[in-house]
Amino acid sequence: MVASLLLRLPLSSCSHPRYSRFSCTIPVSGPSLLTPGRVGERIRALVVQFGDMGLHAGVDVPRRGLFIDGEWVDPVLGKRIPIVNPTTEETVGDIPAATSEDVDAAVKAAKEAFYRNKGKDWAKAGGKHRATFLRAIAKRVAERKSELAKLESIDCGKPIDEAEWDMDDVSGCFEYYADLAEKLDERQYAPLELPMEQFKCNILREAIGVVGLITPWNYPMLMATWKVAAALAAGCTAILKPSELASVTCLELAGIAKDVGLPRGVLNVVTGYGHEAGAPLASHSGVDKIAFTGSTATGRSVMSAASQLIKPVTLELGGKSPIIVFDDADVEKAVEWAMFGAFWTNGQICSATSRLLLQEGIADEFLKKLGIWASSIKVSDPLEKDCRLGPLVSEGQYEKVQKFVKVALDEGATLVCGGKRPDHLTTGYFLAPTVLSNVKPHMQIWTDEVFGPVLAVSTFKTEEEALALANDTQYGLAGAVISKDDDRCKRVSEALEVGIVWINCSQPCFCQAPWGGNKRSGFGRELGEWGLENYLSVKQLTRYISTDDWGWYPKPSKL
Ligand SMILES: NC(=O)C1=CN([C@@H]2O[C@H](COP(=O)(O)OP(=O)(O)OC[C@H]3O[C@@H](n4cnc5c(N)ncnc54)[C@H](O)[C@@H]3O)[C@@H](O)[C@H]2O)C=CC1
Ligand SMILES: N=C(N)NCCCC(=O)O
Ligand code: NA
Repeated sequence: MVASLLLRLPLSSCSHPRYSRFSCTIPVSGPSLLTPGRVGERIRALVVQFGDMGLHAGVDVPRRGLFIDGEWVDPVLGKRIPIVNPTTEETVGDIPAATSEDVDAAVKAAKEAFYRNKGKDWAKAGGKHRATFLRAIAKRVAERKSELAKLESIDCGKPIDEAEWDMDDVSGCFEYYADLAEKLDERQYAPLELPMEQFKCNILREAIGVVGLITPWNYPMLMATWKVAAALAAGCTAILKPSELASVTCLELAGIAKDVGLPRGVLNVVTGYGHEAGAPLASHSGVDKIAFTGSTATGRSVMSAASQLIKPVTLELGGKSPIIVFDDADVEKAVEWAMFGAFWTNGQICSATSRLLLQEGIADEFLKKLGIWASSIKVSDPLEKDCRLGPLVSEGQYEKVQKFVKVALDEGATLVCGGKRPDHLTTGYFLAPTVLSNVKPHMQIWTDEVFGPVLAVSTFKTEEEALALANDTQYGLAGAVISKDDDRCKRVSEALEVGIVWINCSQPCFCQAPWGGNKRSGFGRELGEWGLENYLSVKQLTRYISTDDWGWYPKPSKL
């Protein structure tokens, strides 16, 4: 009979510093196996097996409440939503689930903050004053960069290098809107040329009011920042509703707002489900504007809720962006940009250039190189060094993306690489970088947004044909063109029916440049000065400066 016992060992015997802080319970079969060598061997095996757990065990996900009126509060109904780590499939904590009761409280707090002290505390305090808070937030994010990036990776599966880059973008964006807030002061009372000299006109830019900001899970903290930084710079007060699938860093942003002493009620963060917390925010009579990033379907219902109150909205929705590669391109460079456009953010980015259009002359060579290179991408625990592709955000998204691949193959597409879970990863919502060729314009994989690491490839003969294919879509967010011919790049850029064009690259995004799309990708632009205008209401002040009477009505003789 083989006896078995459990041995609890500190992993300090393991040479890797990352694991030495943890202990583990090791099942050992039979006392005869308990030689020091065997135990060491078993520990090393377990370290390999539970490598992920080791990486993840070092970071605690804080337990937070809703952030309303400057305080952490429990949701009125006391409900919480589990936080699932998509790499380990384990629940690593929970977030509060707000309902309309909490949304009411947050809107009330934001409204009071907007009008407190006749607006002098915030909305009318001047951009220079507000900029000090934005800069303080930027500084605090930079100080906490490494921890915030880890939390982001754990929550949404983003490779750690990307998450760290996001945190740089977050602090950069707060800094940028601090600058614009200061410049806003100089733009106030800007004179306007009028055709009648008896009148003088000046333009005032005022905060639009209380804004509802509804954001997705693919860039949890950065998408919140694009909205929060611009809204606060403008003098609005805000209620942020992040995605229920990844809210951890948005709650940390609330903590940072508290740390830097942002006046209470200026930023409120209510986490929760879309139908329970997002919908009441979109339809709330106390909210003056909604800014939304997410799916086209949800954007439609947000817009229809807002339309009941003639509430302005900006919508940043889905996409199915083309990347057109002409046969004069440097193939290797183009292959890398095509991969970056499709696999960065694990393919879960609204601007993904997920439709690759190859000119026939280079198609074979390109696809061969792409297949080899894409198969060599490091797919791993996103916290592992040099990871370049992590898991999809959730089990639901994983199933959805796998179904897209299956339908594509059923419809006749050819699998160049990927299409399945990588062999070395047994848990987590992982899909290997997937390239599908021979895709025809009627196929679902060509028309629908996948939001996963899946690239659909088609070919073309002429520039005209490429443009027709590229623009034949309900979406209009982004597009990329790769060619050594500058004239051609210019023609294609002008012809693409999109809001963002990349020339000889794909995806770079700077907070100075406008971001947003046409058609069913939404309307309005975030980032840059356009992002600030979203949150401003323009007021004209027209003054009669002549000393003459107006003289339109003849004066009655007896006056
Ligand atoms: N364009 C983009 O950046 C994004 C596009 N997507 C697309 O959407 C698909 C589904 O992802 P989801 O996370 O479900 O996106 P979603 O559009 O449903 O969620 C975005 C945000 O809207 C909220 N929301 C949901 N229903 C709402 C409602 N009725 N009223 C107000 N707010 C509501 C959600 O809680 C979340 O905060 C993805 O597979 C992808 O195709 C998802 C995230 C980002
Ligand atoms: N950080 C960069 N480069 N892009 C963010 C785009 C996020 C999105 O709208 O899906
Ligand atoms: Na999550």
